[in-house]
Amino acid sequence: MRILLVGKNGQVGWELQRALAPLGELLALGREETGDLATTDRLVARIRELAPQVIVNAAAYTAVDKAETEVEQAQRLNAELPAVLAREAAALDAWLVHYSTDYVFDGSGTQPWTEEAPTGPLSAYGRGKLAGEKAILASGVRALIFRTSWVYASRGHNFVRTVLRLAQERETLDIVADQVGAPTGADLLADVTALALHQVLQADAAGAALSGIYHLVAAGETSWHSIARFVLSEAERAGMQLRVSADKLGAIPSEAYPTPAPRPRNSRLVTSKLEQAFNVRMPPWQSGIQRMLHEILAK
Ligand SMILES: NC(=O)C1=CN([C@@H]2O[C@H](COP(=O)(O)OP(=O)(O)OC[C@H]3O[C@@H](n4cnc5c(N)ncnc54)[C@H](OP(=O)(O)O)[C@@H]3O)[C@@H](O)[C@H]2O)C=CC1
Ligand SMILES: Cc1cn([C@H]2C[C@H](O)[C@@H](COP(=O)(O)OP(=O)(O)O[C@H]3O[C@@H](C)C(=O)[C@@H](O)[C@H]3O)O2)c(=O)[nH]c1=O
Ligand SMILES: [Mg+2]
Repeated sequence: MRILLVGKNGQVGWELQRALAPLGELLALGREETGDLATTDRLVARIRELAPQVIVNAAAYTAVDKAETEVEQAQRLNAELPAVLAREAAALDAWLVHYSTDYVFDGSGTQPWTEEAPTGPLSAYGRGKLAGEKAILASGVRALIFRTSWVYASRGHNFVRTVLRLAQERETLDIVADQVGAPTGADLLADVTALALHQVLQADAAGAALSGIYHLVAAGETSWHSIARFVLSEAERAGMQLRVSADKLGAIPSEAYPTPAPRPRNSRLVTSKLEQAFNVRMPPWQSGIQRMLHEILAK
């Protein structure tokens, strides 16, 4: 089994290097090897040369606000790259594993979104990611598309690390409390990806029936404000010196924190399709955050 991982140095890519290694011969590529993936010639040549049975795409344009002005670059990474990977994987009769986002939804209502629920992205990032999903589905390739949300890891750019830094630097800190969803660890994402991939590969031809979109997020729901409060109280308990303590953290509505890209209010995702298809259970979001904090605070 030969697996080609693209985007090996991102939050998810890094964890995939660990989680996919036992499944076969893992070839992991980062920007050093592929160059800027706005142009895919080099990557395509590598894919054709290596002829993997699985391509895993962890590369994406994830700067949500910047995507509003760098629309072209974001579109290339989030829509065109997946289309090219789908075409190449289909030609090799390989599986494609890809990640998408809660930001494909408009965030209306309070009901959790199923995989079939109507999409309606509010941002250029969300529109690009949705176009990526659609290109993969239209190609006919066998694919696992995992829609996840609010990804964090002990390395890389993420909300948890930003909050810890701001609470050390600032006198006050206000965080939006009316956007609801679930923070999901890159480690959990990578581990569930490996479990699911193992099952579709073991199933041989029958595995094709498992091809499709799956929501993959930690269990429970919370707001960005509640996550931040949880993070700060855990950090304080561990003896970290903060200028903004957990009980001083401000809770604000989205209107009080204007950003170039609007974020969905309702990012709740139903995970039962994934849990039933692959016989897994999503752990509560708190456990992953606690574990990540232990890792960070030990340093
Ligand atoms: N982060 C999140 O909160 C969420 C992420 N997702 C999705 O999960 C997937 C993984 O995200 P995550 O690991 O957090 O993302 P990161 O931003 O941590 O990593 C993205 C990776 O893509 C690479 N990359 C970006 N632009 C280029 C480029 N022009 N050329 C070459 N490589 C490039 C980066 O390389 P380099 O390090 O060299 O820049 C990096 O390794 C993505 O599909 C994302 O849309 C879904 C929901 C939430
Ligand atoms: C830093 C900060 C953020 N916020 C708000 C803004 C936003 O609504 C929320 C989270 O901010 P961020 O900019 O970290 O989040 P954002 O970059 O929008 O995170 C998203 O990234 C992409 C890649 C995804 O796919 C999504 O699932 C989601 O994880 O917190 C505050 O209210 N106060 C603050 O001081
Ligand atoms: Mg961000």
